[in-house]
Amino acid sequence: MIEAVGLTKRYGRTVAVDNLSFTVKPGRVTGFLGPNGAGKSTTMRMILGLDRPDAGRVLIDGRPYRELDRPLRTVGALLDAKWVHPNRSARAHLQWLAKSNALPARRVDEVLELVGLSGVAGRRAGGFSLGMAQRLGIAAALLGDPEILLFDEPVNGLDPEGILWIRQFMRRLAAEGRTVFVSSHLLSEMALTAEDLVVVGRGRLIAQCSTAEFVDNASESSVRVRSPQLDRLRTALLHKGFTVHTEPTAEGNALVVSAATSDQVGEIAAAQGVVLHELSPQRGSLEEAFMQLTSDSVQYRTDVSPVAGDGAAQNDRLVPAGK
Ligand SMILES: Nc1ncnc2c1ncn2[C@@H]1O[C@H](COP(=O)(O)OP(=O)(O)OP(=O)(O)O)[C@@H](O)[C@H]1O
Repeated sequence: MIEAVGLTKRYGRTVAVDNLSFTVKPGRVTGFLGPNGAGKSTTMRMILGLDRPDAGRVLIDGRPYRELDRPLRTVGALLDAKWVHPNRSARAHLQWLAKSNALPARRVDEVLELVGLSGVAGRRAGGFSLGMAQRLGIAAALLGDPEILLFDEPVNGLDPEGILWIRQFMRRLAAEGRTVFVSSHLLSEMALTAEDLVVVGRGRLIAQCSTAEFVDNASESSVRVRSPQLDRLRTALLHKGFTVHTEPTAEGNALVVSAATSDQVGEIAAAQGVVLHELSPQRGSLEEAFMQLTSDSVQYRTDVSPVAGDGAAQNDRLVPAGK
């Protein structure tokens, strides 16, 4: 269990983490989501005692990291997969880590096996692909067989096979009862991997809930409906106060009814004797929910503005949000 209470970190005038409180429970994969610069890495560093909070505290099983008797047996972390001596073999890297942390040498071969690197254990880690380097980083995090695992953007830059492997591996670690806390800006990825979410923007907590709740609460549900009597249906829906727009489809026009349930639309159609060919609830995506909730919190956003001297040209530039 990880508990952050009023966690705050400033770098000069930048408030990287701002009065952040959340809880990460065991037996689940919890996603840590936020736009760039939202304070995810800073928070992870504070959990691991690598950065000191200016205010508040973060506890691991009730104690600050610095007070843990055997930290690597309690918490394992993958912060940067490239943190490895390039000329050392994967096995030598893990042996060095095990030795310097008083962990049993036999654990090295166990974790190499767990992450599927036994066959390349003698190869130079510097020659590893990103996917292999991530596996090595995960092996290092697992050396002390910890109950709590932190992964900072573990699928960044991986191919689909590598992403699938990490996703399944995290679920497996959580199914073993471990606490798995994983940061990502890949929302669709988190929708597939994480059961719970801690969502941050500009260092502040935006939401802490299950992934399903987050999508349900943050995104508006709508209903798509097709009918041979579309005009009659549209008139009836507008009369009832619904917002409706027309959407061309391969099968002809459909209506999309905002903030409605399929029950409501179906009953209005029945009352009018309108035949339906389709009545499908549309759930908002995690991406939509995320954009809606964090739109005020992104530190930088892309603004499209004309380039000086060329009125027709458009230029992407980064501007502070809210300007
Ligand atoms: N060592 C540092 N010195 C100064 N400012 C820092 C430092 N580390 C982080 N920051 C600033 O703190 C804020 C939060 O950064 P952080 O890296 O924690 O965010 P993040 O959510 O992990 O972002 P990203 O997804 O881009 O890695 C940013 O404004 C960043 O520029």
